[in-house]
Amino acid sequence: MSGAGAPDQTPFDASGLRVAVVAASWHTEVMDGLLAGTQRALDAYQVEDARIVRVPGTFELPVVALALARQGYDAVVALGVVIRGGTPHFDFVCDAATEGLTRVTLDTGVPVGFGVLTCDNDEQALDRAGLAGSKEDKGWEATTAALATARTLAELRAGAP
Ligand SMILES: Nc1c(NC[C@H](O)[C@H](O)[C@H](O)CO)[nH]c(=O)[nH]c1=O
Ligand SMILES: CC(=O)[C@@H](O)COP(=O)(O)O
Repeated sequence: MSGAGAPDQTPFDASGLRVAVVAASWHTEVMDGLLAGTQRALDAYQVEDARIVRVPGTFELPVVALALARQGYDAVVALGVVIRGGTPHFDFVCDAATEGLTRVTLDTGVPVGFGVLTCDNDEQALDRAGLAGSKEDKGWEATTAALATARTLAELRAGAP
């Protein structure tokens, strides 16, 4: 299940991949939706032993994603929910997480599934997390993208054309 425009990734046997999930803890109901979508994807791709690590907030995602990538995981999925308030704080948290996770993936060569919701209100967040009857599922999207990229990188390292 994917959002508007997202590619439908066809599940493959990813049981040989070491996968870690780092998940923030703000907005628990929405986070539970993201984690459920992530678990649906892990199940579809036959990943049975994914490690799940929790952090306080989205700002803390990059530092733990970096540690996981350095520990040898083939793919890391980063999940967070940021909902705009009344100050520019939203922008700083979102920018820091985006830049930080980008640095992690480029510096380590480990795919990081970007499952960070950056929403103007609760309704958008619930929808993007696949809740309230939504067809969106950012947890599925982030996880499948990370797994597919990890497979592609493994094929390239093996000399695939
Ligand atoms: N407002 C949200 C935050 N803010 C907290 C930061 O992520 C961080 O934990 C804090 O600044 C301490 O370093 N985090 C979210 O994940 N979502 C929000 O809406
Ligand atoms: C995105 C946030 O950090 C948010 O909770 C901040 O709300 P506010 O800007 O009203 O302090």
